[in-house]
Amino acid sequence: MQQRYATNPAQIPGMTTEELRERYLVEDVFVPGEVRLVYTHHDRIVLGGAVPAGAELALTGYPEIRSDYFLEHRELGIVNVGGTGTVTADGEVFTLVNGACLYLGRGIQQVTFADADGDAQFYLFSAPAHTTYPAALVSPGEGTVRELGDQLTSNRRTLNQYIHENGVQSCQIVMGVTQLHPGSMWNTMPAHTHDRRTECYLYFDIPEDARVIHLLGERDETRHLVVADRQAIISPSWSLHSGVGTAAYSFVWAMAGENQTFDDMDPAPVTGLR
Ligand SMILES: O=C[C@H](O)[C@@H](O)CC(=O)C(=O)O
Ligand SMILES: [Zn+2]
Repeated sequence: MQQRYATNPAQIPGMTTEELRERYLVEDVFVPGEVRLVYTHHDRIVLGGAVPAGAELALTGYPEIRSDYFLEHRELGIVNVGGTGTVTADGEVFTLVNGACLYLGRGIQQVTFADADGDAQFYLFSAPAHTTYPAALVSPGEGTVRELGDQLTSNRRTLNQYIHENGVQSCQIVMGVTQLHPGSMWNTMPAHTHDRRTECYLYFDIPEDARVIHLLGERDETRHLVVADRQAIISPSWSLHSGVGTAAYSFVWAMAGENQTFDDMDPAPVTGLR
């Protein structure tokens, strides 16, 4: 598993494009036949992908987390952004269609991934956990739905909360999927920060010839990442996170940290951005 140490906002002004990408962008989330993981020390989140590609893949322990098995001290949120697949957790089989979300709690020893038609892509987001909550599967669209934004400002979107305070219970993870409506390009704008939590986005369903310009940094010192389909970004607690696509797209957002209060955000008004 790749390790990335935590960073400080004071480092941002001196960073080149390459340095920003090395720290905050995960390019190869989905590699056929592999479980690929990145350990960010921002809130000790592990994110990555599992792509069975016709075989069965196991989620193992890793030296970086000093655990005999992956979920010994952690919990895991999974969203399938590919074709139908299965996740088996200590013998219990969960079928995830495209867009479904599965929560697996601390203590599950054996986790394996398989697919039905050879094209499942499981996005994984894990955080340290102090206790066990039951495994729970949510079908696409069956979370808490919020309709946000306006066509006039190009940010009409449907936000689906899956793992959250009023939905599937967890220790730290808050997770869901936001889909932009056709013709809408902006996610969160006005943007926000939440110094209590680190957030990661997995952008997906971006057309091959399109990109998302993702904003990061403190509100008065912003930078951007140019993001392609199925790449992830890490947004430290001090960083705003927002993006505009050259076409519509979707993203899995997931957070961990001090609290799980989705609406605990400090808005960053558009007129104050630099
Ligand atoms: O803290 C919450 C997150 O930034 C996302 O949920 C925002 C989002 O999905 C959206 O505005 O569309
Ligand atoms: Zn946020």
